[in-house]
Amino acid sequence: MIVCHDIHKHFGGFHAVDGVSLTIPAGAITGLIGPNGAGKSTLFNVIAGVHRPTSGTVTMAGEDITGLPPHQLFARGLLRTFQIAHEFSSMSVLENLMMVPGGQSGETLWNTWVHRRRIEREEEGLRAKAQDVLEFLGLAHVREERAGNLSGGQKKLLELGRTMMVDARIVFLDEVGAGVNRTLLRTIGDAIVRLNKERGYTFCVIEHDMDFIARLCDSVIVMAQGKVLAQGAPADIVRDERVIEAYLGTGLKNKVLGKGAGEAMIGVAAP
Ligand SMILES: Nc1ncnc2c1ncn2[C@@H]1O[C@H](COP(=O)(O)OP(=O)(O)OP(=O)(O)O)[C@@H](O)[C@H]1O
Repeated sequence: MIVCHDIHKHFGGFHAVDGVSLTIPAGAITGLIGPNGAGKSTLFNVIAGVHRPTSGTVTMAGEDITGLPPHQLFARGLLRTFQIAHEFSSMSVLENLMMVPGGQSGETLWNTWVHRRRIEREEEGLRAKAQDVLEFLGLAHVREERAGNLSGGQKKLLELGRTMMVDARIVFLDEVGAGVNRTLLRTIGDAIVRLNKERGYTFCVIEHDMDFIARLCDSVIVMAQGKVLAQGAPADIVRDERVIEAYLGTGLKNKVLGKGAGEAMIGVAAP
């Protein structure tokens, strides 16, 4: 479980995150939505150690992790993926996965001379694990492809695969659906649900596609202007007046919005 208590993140005089307190329950899939500029990615960055908060605390399973750098959070099983996938484009898909765990004996020059067997065994283990991950994600057929040649959706799947290589426990996904076609988005959604149900992953997902959020998430947190506006079940959130207002602005809402049209408007209004 991740608990944020009164998080502020200021850039100069600008309050990108402005007093956010929230809980991301262990073992659940939580959605984080909100209009552009609401502070969602900044909050992710604070939790995942990319930014140190101006004030406030973050705890993970009761332990204070505020301001810990990403590699220390990574070692605790907390990972964040980015809106733009960060693959090593000239390496193969398989190699991209095999290099994730790090700290392998073969990375030390001395070991490459004196511990050849150990290095070979480690590589075999990693290769087998990477093959499993590729099967799980339906990417086995592009195993030898250069990662840079994958489609946007396949790159997002590869990012999920990276989290599986280190048996992550809590994964923060930033806009998994951006630039991904609907078929692959469904595949990504299915993989997230399976990782959650079968392997106990906790997810927090930023996504603008409300269908995707509603299908996946146990609960949804809505941010606007750096604050938490609402939290609840997806079905309630899309009907919440404050949420609709945040997406549309009060004037426009009154003009165009009939009751019950909230779901459609949230989905359409967000890019
Ligand atoms: N490094 C930074 N320096 C200055 N301002 C920043 C920085 N990072 C974010 N901001 C500002 O903070 C605000 C919140 O940005 P953030 O990216 O967190 O929003 P978001 O909810 O993720 O939006 P989107 O859905 O468009 O990605 C924006 O106005 C943004 O311009």
